[in-house]
Amino acid sequence: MESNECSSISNNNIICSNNNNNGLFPLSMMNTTRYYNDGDIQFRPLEIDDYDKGYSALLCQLTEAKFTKSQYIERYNQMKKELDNYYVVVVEDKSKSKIIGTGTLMVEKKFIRGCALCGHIEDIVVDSTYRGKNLGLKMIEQLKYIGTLVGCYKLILDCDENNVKFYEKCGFVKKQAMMALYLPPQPKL
Ligand SMILES: CC(=O)SCCNC(=O)CCNC(=O)[C@H](O)C(C)(C)COP(=O)(O)OP(=O)(O)OC[C@H]1O[C@@H](n2cnc3c(N)ncnc32)[C@H](O)[C@@H]1OP(=O)(O)O
Repeated sequence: MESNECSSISNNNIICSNNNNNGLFPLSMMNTTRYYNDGDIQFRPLEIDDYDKGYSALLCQLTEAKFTKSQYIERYNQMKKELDNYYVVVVEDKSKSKIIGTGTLMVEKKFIRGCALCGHIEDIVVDSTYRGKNLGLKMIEQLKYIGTLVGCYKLILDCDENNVKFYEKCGFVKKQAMMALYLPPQPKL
């Protein structure tokens, strides 16, 4: 399939291949992985220039997420060394050069179940002015698609009670309980 040639998948969503190798995505998967693309609204891997397109501000709509451009570049380059572990997808409104959505698939390598891969869905957020347009749903579909390509046997996530219905609409079911322990900050090694 040529770059940007579209093909339909379930629910009539349109996805396009993306062979831009500047993004946070393994080169080996670049030419075969397809992304939702609807006019100016484009899904793609996170790129190093996305800090300037409002990536930090978008994450601040999810939680405390203020970081400088140099912190962003340092973390981006760390992730780039572990391309099999991190699949950070963003949605850009090309008409505004603005990042309006993001979501991450983190792939955990396990010993159990025949050294299986477990996918963790993390840091899903859609800009408040773009909510209710199925972009969150499409982001989860995109991550499910990548998780399937990578070979994850399941996808799991933690969320607030008020987002349970959203994830149920995305096909997830409630299981067990979420627990957390926050550790005291330590000086950097
Ligand atoms: C693992 C994690 O990262 S959990 C963190 C989740 N992120 C946040 O809480 C950040 C703030 N919230 C957001 O960014 C967004 O509201 C999201 C990501 C939760 C949803 O994104 P949206 O683009 O608005 O959702 P989308 O339009 O795709 O909704 C799909 C369906 O779910 C429904 N839905 C969306 N959010 C909710 C909700 N909180 N409660 C109930 N239903 C919901 C929609 O009504 C829609 O239903 P429909 O198909 O019957 O019309």
